Amino acid sequence: MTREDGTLTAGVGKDVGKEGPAKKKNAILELLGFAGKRRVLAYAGCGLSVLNAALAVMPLVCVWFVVRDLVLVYPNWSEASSAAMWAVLAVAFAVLGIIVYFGALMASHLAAFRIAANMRKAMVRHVARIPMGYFSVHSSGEMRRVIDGCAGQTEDLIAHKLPDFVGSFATPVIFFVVAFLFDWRMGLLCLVPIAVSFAAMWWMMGREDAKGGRHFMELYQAALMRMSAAATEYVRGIPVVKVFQQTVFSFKAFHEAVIDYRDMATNYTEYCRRPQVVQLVAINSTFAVLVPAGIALAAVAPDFPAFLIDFLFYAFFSAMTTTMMSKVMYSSEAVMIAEDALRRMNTIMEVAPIDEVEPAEALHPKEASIELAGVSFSYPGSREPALCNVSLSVPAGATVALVGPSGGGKSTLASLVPRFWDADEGVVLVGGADVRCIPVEELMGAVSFVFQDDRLFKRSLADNVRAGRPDASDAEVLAALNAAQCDDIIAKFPDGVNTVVGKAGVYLSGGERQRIALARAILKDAPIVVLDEATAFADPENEALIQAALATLCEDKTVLMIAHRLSTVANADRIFVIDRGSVVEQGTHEELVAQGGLYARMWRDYRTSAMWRIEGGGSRVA
Ligand SMILES: Nc1ncnc2c1ncn2[C@@H]1O[C@H](COP(=O)(O)OP(=O)(O)OP(=O)(O)O)[C@@H](O)[C@H]1O
Repeated sequence: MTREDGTLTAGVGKDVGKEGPAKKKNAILELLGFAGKRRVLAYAGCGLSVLNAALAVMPLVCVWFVVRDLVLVYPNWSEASSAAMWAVLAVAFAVLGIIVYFGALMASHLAAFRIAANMRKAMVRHVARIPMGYFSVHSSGEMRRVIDGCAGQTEDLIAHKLPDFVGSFATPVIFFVVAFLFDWRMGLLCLVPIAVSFAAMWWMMGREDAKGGRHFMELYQAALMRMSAAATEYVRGIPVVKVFQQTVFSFKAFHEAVIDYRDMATNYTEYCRRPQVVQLVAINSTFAVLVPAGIALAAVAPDFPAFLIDFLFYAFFSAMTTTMMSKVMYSSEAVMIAEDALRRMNTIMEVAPIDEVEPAEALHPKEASIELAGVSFSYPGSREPALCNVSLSVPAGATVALVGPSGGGKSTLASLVPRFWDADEGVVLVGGADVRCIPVEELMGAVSFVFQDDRLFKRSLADNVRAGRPDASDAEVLAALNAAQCDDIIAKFPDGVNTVVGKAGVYLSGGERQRIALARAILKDAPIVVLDEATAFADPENEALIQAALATLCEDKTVLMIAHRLSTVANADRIFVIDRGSVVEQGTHEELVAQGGLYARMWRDYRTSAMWRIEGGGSRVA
């Protein structure tokens, strides 16, 4: 069954792994919701960006005044008294624009960092509350990309693209006003390429139907995500590829994900080709429209010098069009990416978390017994039930073992106790209270779950153990490590308990990792211990140490253990044999052997295999 960090993590109900449909909300407003009090900084950034857009037009206007003054007094340029003033003003506006833009970016960055941090926190907090089943169908590469990728993308959007976006949309408005200042005919001509360019952009990115750019962008991002997840799986599986001498193509999923991504990227590029050509031609053609029109209008102009001065204004003015429209185009693309990032974030945020009981209706375990009454359970999407009308009870302080053929349902049964899943029918009781009515924290505190391959955090050995009880003192951590037979592990590293797991040169074998995980469970000291094949990966040397650690962990506890090695369950107070989702036999070891049923056969087979030895040439004989 799926393993988990630490001794326990909650999960739950049947809507596990189901993802709700993403609701259509304004992406920017939704993002700003994560800024908290810094939201005002995002607005300030946008306001300053609009001011900057207005200031950006001013040097142009001033330069035009300089030119006008010079043309009007030609050739007596010394009479152009106000030209110097306009030139100074042009520089002043340019400098002021830079300062205002800097202020806009400062404000937007502060808001962006807060938004990205709060998004990450919200997702990580939510992930801790969603059911285990979600993790068996969503790879860690995919989860990492969602959590890191979404926050990173939106940080960039709010810090840079949002001020540019607001500013770039303010610029056409300012343009529109300024364009009609001198000659409405030439103003109108300047706006024609802008209108065509906007239409091409809408064609490329605005349409929301299945043939629109938005749809393509979603498919493209999904393909990128699949490729990233498949790459993670591929890298993880490299040892298997090497051992079995398989080629890259044996990793069909990765190969297909790469091809899928290539096709999506090609399709998207193909789709954008025509509108982008139209858009680029339009924004670069203002001058081409303006010059013939200017020649035609000059022929009928009553005052040619005045007309020439106005024409020069529009010539300057049109030069700005290309930059302005490029900004608009890239800004709107950024919004599409942000919308997509939010949609992905919502696929995590909309997964139903564990159902928590209202404090007024909460029940509290009276002691450490476990009972299952008429429990049935099917995994989401599975046709076969994993458990069928199972009833069993584990009295407080007893040690009960679950044995049976692979896939019989042992791990599933054990996972219902700490609510990794909730039963479809029947009830699971801990200390006489329905687990669904016990506050999650209390239930987690009552049960320690030790998996066959517990994962350690990339932290110090002491921190890994302290995860079992964060308020434990150093002495308690050391005592737990000692009780879990970890003294040799601590002694072999110069940094002792401060050795960071996963650092270069720090390697822990499966059995050593298991002993550290047991120290964590010992420190937690929960009254109920669930062991899911806790000695499965241990070599003979480690097995003796692990058994000693387990003995300490299980002392005076209620123990529910799953084991394939029947020698480890022979002393259990009661053994339940689980086959095809049902309890088919139960009793003590002696009773079950005497019954001559499934357990007796398993015991016989186990004894036979235990007597096998390897002979020269590698053949196994009894
Ligand atoms: N996350 C899951 N989603 C769907 N089906 C699952 C999932 N986990 C287990 N199953 C199925 O439920 C059934 C019971 O599996 P379970 O892991 O509980 O058996 P088990 O007795 O613990 O097996 P083993 O001894 O091999 O660990 C199996 O048919 C298995 O394929």
